[in-house]
Formats: sequence, structure tokens, C-alpha cells
Amino acid sequence: MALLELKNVNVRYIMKDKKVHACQHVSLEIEEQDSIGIVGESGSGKSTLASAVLRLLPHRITQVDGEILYNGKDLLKLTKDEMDALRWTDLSIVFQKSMSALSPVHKVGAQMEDVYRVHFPNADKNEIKQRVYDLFKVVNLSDRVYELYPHELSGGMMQRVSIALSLLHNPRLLVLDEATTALDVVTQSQILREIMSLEQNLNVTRIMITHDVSVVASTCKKIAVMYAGRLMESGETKDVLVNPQHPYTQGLLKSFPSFKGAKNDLRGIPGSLPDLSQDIPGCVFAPRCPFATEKCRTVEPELKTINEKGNWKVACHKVGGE
Ligand SMILES: Nc1ncnc2c1ncn2[C@@H]1O[C@H](COP(=O)(O)OP(=O)(O)OP(=O)(O)O)[C@@H](O)[C@H]1O
Ligand code: NI
Repeated sequence: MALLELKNVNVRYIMKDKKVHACQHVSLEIEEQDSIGIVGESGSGKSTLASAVLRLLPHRITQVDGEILYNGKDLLKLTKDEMDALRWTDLSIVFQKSMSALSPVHKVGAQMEDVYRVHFPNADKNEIKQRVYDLFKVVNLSDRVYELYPHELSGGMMQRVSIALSLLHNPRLLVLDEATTALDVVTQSQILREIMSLEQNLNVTRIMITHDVSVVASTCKKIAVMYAGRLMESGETKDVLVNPQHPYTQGLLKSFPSFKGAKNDLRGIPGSLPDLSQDIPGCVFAPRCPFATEKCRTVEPELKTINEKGNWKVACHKVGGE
């Protein structure tokens, strides 16, 4: 059984005069100890999908349907208390701007103690301190940060505190949503290396949301490519990045010159995301796709498995023999 299985997940933002279809028919399986990078241009629904899994979307303005099975249990059907019991220990997320996660009036250490005590109410202060110091090493922070207030930290230090906090209870599923993007390249790769070695020892499964395909290439076993709220292609990183099948994936990779060596094509894919409040017939990418045919403009392609292992999937009429 997959650790996390999304089945036909739809997310809509309900606005005064329209509904924005931020995720549509997303189906994805994430196995235990996978690391999967979710990529796609800005506005493609990556953060919305992650927030739906963690049940962090504001429920008055969002509609979520489909199934989000964690260990076989549908997270969408859990009560608030049942969901809270999974936070930190099972499911943990770090956003790019996590500043707001911490209170400005308490020291960093005291706040980490509070989070620790959510699941271990009787833990003693020294035990927690030791745990936090260990995590500070992982994210390359000095022990003195324990005694500082959030406003005394730089943005990058704050971000590293958030990452340390997310690891406090050894989560089984860790979601990093552009969590390391704002850090300098050296710090980013150092932290990711540390997290990867933790994963091996502690059985952590990681979802990385990022604009940076090279980060996925170096840190994720699998990749999922989203466009306009749909999953376009998913599979093992070594398959998808070496031999991308979906025209959107191909275009996306071309905009990363380090990959294909095509330094002259920095434009990526001409055009922009469609209006997600409109019903789009056929393939959402058809208006920008150089290979689109009449069928692409009228019939929505299903996600089809294209390899024998059964873990490489593509939603395109032109792929998989038709
Ligand atoms: N609170 C909201 N209310 C209405 N629409 C929203 C809200 N949050 C996101 N959206 C819309 O949902 C779509 C998906 O946004 P989302 O933030 O999930 O994309 P993303 O792939 O994470 O983008 P980025 O790479 O910029 O973080 C976008 O069209 C966005 O405008
Ligand atoms: Ni996002």
C-alpha cells in the first residue's frame, strides 16, 4: 500500500463571482521512503495540492473532493482532533514564508518546547533542548538561537528554524514547499543533504515543491509535473528528466539550460496559464502545445501508464501509442 494515495482530487477556490479550479482530477501514489518533487510554473496548483493534503486550506472558501488516503485512511474524512493527532508526528510541512508560524513574543526555544510537548506533555526541558540542538546542527544553526526571539533572526535563519521545527517529531511525511528556495545555494544543498541522510535513518517520505528542476534532479527519486491544476507526467526522476514524454515537461526542461544544454532557449514555453475559472475543453495544455491536434482541443487525455514497472504516467494523446 502506498503511504499517500491521491485519488481524483479536485480543489476549488470559491470566489464571489467565480470558482477557481486550482487542482483537477489529481491522482498520485507516493510510496514509503519515496522522495518526490512537484514542479510546474507559478499558479499550477502545487501549493494548493500540498495544503489540501495537510488540510490547511481555509474551508469556508475552498471545496475539496476526491480521496486523500494516508496509510489507507482518507484524511478528508478525519475529524479535526484526528487530523491534529497526525500533525508533526506523521505529517509536517514547511512553507517558503514560514515566519508567521512563530509567535513574535516568545523565544525560539520556548516555542519549540511547546511543539515538542504537544505529543510528549511530560518531556523535561533538558531532553527537549538536546533534541533541538541536534536539529539545529542539521539546519546549520548555532545553539544560541534557542534563546533568541524571532525578530532577532534573519529570514534565512527563520526559515531554518521552521525546517528544524518540522523535523522535531520525526514526521513520516515531510512536505517542503519552496522551503529552501530563498536560502543561498550552499546552505540549501547542505540542508538537503542532511535531510536526505535523516530520511534514510528514520524512514521519512518527502514531497518537495520547487521551481528548481535541478534540485529535484539531485534530491528526489520521483517527479510529478503539474500544469494548470492537472498532473501532466509523473515517474522516476531518472526516466522523466532524461526522456520527458509530455510536451509540457519537454518545454519546462528546455527552460532549464543546465539540463539539456540548450542555452539559446530560455523562453521556456510561449503563452501563459489558462484562466482556471473557465471550463477548458480537451487538454489544458493544448493552446500552448506545438503538437496539439483537434482531438487535443476537444477530448481531455487521461493519465496513462507508459512503462512496464507501472510507475511512469503521462496525460497526453500523443504519448503511449494512439
Ligand atoms: N486563497 C486563494 N483564493 C483564490 N485563488 C487562489 C487562492 N490561492 C491560490 N489561488 C489560485 O489557485 C491557483 C493555484 O495556486 P497555487 O498557489 O496552488 O500555485 P503554485 O503552483 O503553488 O504556484 P507558485 O509556484 O507561485 O507557488 C492559482 O490560479 C491561484 O491564483
Ligand atoms: Ni506555491
